[in-house]
Amino acid sequence: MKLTSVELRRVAMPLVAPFRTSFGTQTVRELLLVRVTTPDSEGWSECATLVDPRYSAEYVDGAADVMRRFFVPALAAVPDLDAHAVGRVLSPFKGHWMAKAALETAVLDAELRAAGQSFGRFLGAARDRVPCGVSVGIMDSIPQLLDTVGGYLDAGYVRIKLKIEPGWDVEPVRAVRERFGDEIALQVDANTAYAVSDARHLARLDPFDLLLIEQPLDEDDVLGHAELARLVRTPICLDESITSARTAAAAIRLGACAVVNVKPARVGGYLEARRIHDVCVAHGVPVWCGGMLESGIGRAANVALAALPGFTLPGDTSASDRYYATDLTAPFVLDDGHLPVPTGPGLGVEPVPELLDAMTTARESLPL
Ligand SMILES: CSCC[C@@H](NC(=O)CCC(=O)O)C(=O)O
Ligand SMILES: [Mg+2]
Repeated sequence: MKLTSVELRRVAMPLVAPFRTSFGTQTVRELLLVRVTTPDSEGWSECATLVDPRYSAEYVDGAADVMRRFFVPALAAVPDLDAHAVGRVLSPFKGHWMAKAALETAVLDAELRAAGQSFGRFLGAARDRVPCGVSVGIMDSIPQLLDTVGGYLDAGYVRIKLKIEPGWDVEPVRAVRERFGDEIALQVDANTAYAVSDARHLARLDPFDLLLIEQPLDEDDVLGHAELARLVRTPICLDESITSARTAAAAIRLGACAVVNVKPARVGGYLEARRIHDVCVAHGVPVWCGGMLESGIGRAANVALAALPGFTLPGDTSASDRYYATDLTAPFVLDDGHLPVPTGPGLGVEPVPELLDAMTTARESLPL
């Protein structure tokens, strides 16, 4: 396929409630959407960068800039482009995994829409619906946390993930266990907020039978995670540290993680995400699908990925209304704790034009 146009759209989606993590609080999700056209198709994707480089080194303006100046000119020069070629064409450029993921996904969407094949079928989905977990932010009080968790359990979510940081960790976990019992699937995510010297403190989470502790240490502290894994009983899961199938294999071999959060945006796209899935399955390491507060565009692709056989733990694939009163696409609605895997060609969803226009704050057609 030859790219005939590439459009970037900045979209502002207000969150239904502030979402606080160890690195900050979000009240609006500023998204960067990518729309590509080819002679016989169009493709959509969502760049998962945050507005500032706090989750990772990437941020929205930087992703738009690197696409505009380097990535799109390189891809536009390829006469017969396909999704498998995108990573190769962009490989001379270092990093910028979320920007690369957005372009690869838009090209893949165009390719699959033209072929009449769904993301799920292309990726190798083994299920037609996926069990859904939910990520719960740091709250102002324990009562507020318990009300929020109770609401999500009533909604049917099958797994609760609590954001933690020093000063908000053991007590919230204890309170959730005391209120909702030992049966609920419960895990925590620190977003790199701790150090190996906190091992004794983190071991205080062991009695609560958590599924995992996600990314307790700095993203580059793989050996620190391996040391921590020897000091705490709760399984360590990595998120920010896993940027490729190669780093996933190395982390597993070094004993740095027993579970992996597969986040396609963090690793350059769904093709590498599937490679990470395959590496983890080969090592007997369970994976689950992470999230970046995606709109229905990114959510559709994540739900398709979460249907692969190695995704044996519920992911952060929540319903649209977990974050947004109005989604850009038809809303993803939780049904008995599950979301259906889209079956239409490509992503199987597309933005509702009037909703997209209402939330668009800027749009830009890139010269090819
Ligand atoms: C703004 S926090 C985004 C990264 C975070 N994502 C979540 O907690 C899940 C977000 C979601 O439900 O999409 C993570 O570190 O796993
Ligand atoms: Mg995480």
